[in-house]
Amino acid sequence: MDKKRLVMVGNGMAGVSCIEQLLKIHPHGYDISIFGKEPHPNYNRILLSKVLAGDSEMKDIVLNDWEWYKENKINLYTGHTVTKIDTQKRTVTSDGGITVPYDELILATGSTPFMLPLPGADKDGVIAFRDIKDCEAMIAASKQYKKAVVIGGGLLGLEAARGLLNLNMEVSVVHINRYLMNMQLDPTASLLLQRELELQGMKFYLEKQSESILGKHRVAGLRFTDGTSIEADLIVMAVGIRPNVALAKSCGIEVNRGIVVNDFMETSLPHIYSVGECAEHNGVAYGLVAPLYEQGAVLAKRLAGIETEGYKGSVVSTKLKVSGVDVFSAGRFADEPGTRSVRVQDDFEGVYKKVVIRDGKVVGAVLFGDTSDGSRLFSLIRKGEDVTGKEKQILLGAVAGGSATSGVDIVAAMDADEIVCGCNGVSKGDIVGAIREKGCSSVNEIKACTKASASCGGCKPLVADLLTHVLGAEGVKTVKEGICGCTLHSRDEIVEAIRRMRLTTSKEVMNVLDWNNPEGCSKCRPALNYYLGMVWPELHEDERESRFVNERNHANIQKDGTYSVVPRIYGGVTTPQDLQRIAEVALKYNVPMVKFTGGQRLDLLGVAKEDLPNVWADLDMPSGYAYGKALRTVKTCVGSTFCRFGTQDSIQMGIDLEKKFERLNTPAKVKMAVSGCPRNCAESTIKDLGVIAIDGGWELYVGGNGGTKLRGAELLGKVKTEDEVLEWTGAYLQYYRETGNYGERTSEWVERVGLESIKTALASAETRSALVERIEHTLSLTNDPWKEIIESQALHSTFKPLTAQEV
Ligand SMILES: Cc1cc2nc3c(=O)[nH]c(=O)nc-3n(C[C@H](O)[C@H](O)[C@H](O)COP(=O)(O)OP(=O)(O)OC[C@H]3O[C@@H](n4cnc5c(N)ncnc54)[C@H](O)[C@@H]3O)c2cc1C
Ligand SMILES: NC(=O)c1ccc[n+]([C@@H]2O[C@H](COP(=O)([O-])OP(=O)(O)OC[C@H]3O[C@@H](n4cnc5c(N)ncnc54)[C@H](O)[C@@H]3O)[C@@H](O)[C@H]2O)c1
Ligand code: SF4
Ligand code: FES
Repeated sequence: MDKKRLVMVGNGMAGVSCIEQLLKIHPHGYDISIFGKEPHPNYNRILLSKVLAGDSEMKDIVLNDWEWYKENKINLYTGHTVTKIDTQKRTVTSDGGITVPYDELILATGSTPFMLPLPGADKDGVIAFRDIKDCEAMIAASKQYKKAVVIGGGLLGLEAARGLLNLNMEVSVVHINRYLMNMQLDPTASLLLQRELELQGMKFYLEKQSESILGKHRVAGLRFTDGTSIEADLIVMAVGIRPNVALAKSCGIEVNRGIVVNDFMETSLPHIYSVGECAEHNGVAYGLVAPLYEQGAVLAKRLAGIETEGYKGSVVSTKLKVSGVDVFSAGRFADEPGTRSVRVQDDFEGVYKKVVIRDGKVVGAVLFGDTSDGSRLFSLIRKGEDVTGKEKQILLGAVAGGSATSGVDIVAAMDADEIVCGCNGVSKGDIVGAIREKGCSSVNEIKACTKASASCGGCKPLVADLLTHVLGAEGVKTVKEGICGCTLHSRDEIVEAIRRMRLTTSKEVMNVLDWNNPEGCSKCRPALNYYLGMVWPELHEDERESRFVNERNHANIQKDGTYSVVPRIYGGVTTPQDLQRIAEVALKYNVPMVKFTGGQRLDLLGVAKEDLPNVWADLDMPSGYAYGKALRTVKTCVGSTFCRFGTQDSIQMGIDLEKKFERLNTPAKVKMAVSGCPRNCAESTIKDLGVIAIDGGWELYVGGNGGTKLRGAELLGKVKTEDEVLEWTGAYLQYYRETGNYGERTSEWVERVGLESIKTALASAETRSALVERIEHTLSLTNDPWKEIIESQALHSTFKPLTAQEV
């Protein structure tokens, strides 16, 4: 019997994935013909962003090469646009004059980018970002022109903007909304993203409606409806997509926004199906590949005559593919009536996490700065598991009660045909097969074997969990990862190179170590600044612009754009004179709130940025470093001075420690406490360094943390005298400074390197004295930053009022 004829219009990711699956489950069922408008075999459209950014090459993004079509006996007509479907005769005809009969027909025509119908939109230099041709046009333009404007601050617009920056263009992004990625992020995450991208060099024009494109033949600028305009040599429109429905409509198939399909991807006409961005299921036309692959899998089964439950719609997750920025969004992330959310925000680490709960179930999530929980949260959203009573733990990562919420539990519970890598349609079964049958034992090997994790990278944690699940932790090969996406060099290699080659600026490090992003990113720039300062306290000049906003401004920015001011109050002991001055300043500058902090200091909240230098001058007290990766506070109890249980003078010990180690840059913030007896009223056992007085001496505890990851400090040792407390503290801090990763709290560091190794390192008096010498040298070079700014006209003038965008 003759084989049935299957014809597909559209040679893109969704359609070809459906054919691949069909060939797997029903290899000899059909004679297959595919028409594709583009002159290429099927390629990974997702990776165009990486090609533009210079992280991939065109040759690397082909998904099915010409050979694949031949091997599978597929008649491929590239460069042919199907212009007609005759549903009576069951034929399709292309603009190249080819007519092919079909028994079954798949429409996988995808989408077209929406081009704003602005006057001047037909000028040279106005393009979209959708295919290889657009990508090539941008690369060519960057060789001749300087100023690029991207209209649209969504996923595509920002990925285009990052690529154009990498091509050394000056890039402005024009967005109609107040918030970038408003379809994927809440305002908080959006503002964090904006700040980060500004640091990378993008300029933003928000809440701007474009009116017309200026220029003669080639674009010269963009005018807005508010009368302002900006210059442009290239305009990229990234304002959304429209499903390609014209062909379907022309032959009487029901279309709405997309081609209307039922759960089996059948259109309103018999023997005609649709998958991909052109299809509309239950009122939704998807614009991400994961749901399109799910649709393809259902249609493949349908065409193979295999029973299927049908397609039920998808919850989607997205990850922005911009190096140095981690952004994840999934499900219904906006606060709505009936939802409640759990949020964690850490301005110092630049991390924000939000989980939205409705009726006891996780329905949406937004992550910024740390997206490692993305897969776990996405799985919870998809499974609709009841999390009542565990809402907070979900965000903090550890759910008690044996629920399947650790990464390894999640992958263990997945079915073999569940998709792990949405971008590349790779299932758990495919990955387990690659591990068991092809011997893959690292994420990179799995990437090479299956393409899982090769596109947006969002599935990397799940792939890693699968490896651990199948091979056990010992069986997994650890693969070298750099400190950020800009480099493959580890922290230790970088520090070693800084020492060996006497590198003293971040630019030099990036040059010498061949950074793939010459400007660096928000992860590596502050880290390099720290490592350089730690190795060369004298030679390295602090790179203020590399520091986070709070460190640059020496105050903590608050959610309304004002700042908080915390003066140094050594050991938490103040005087009536200091209190009087603080009160006077609070009155003079209308400070809306004065509050005691958890570390026994006074916080003046709500100070305008432009008032900061004057407030510091009037206070005439040193900076309390409440904003920095430095010694924050030494909390003390009253100790033997007043307390009847006190065995030592904890107050004086605290003051001495604070006076000695203030202003020292450390990998992450450092908090200390001194208690006058083991009753431990100053909570010394949840501090980075805790001191507890005992009869005839002191105990030193290290690695404690009372924040999001609660950790009890561990005993480093016992000493007899106050001088020894200072000596051991100095040696411990310097050892942490020299071996800690930038951003790593001592609680994480102690866990990573092990308490025993720290004890061993500090055991020798000789090593301790060398460490103390180095820390003393560094301390001798520190100055009070508030004083510096008060005294420097140039620095003073940087404290201008915030712009609307900064707020
Ligand atoms: C730069 C970029 C980055 C992206 N990044 C991501 C990402 O990180 N994650 C994610 O999930 N998604 C991403 N996407 C979206 C993703 O690429 C699309 O969802 C996916 O490619 C859609 O697949 P499709 O097969 O439905 O459509 P398409 O890939 O558009 O394929 C349809 C094909 O049909 C052809 N065609 C149309 N009409 C005809 C006709 N009449 N005759 C012949 N051929 C025709 C088209 O030319 C096209 O080649 C990105 C998109 C872009 C542009
Ligand atoms: N990492 C990823 O997952 C990724 C990357 C690129 C593209 N994509 C997909 O490709 C498709 C296209 O992406 P997109 O970003 O163009 O679409 P989009 O619809 O997601 O975003 C378009 C953005 O443009 C803005 N906009 C609309 N009109 C505007 C105007 N006149 N001026 C300025 N801004 C305007 C909108 O507010 C919106 O935020 C989407 O389906 C997207 O999901 C995904
Ligand atoms: S820790 Fe001991 S000395 Fe200090 S206040 Fe408490 S009981 Fe008194
Ligand atoms: S989900 Fe994007 S690469 Fe796997």
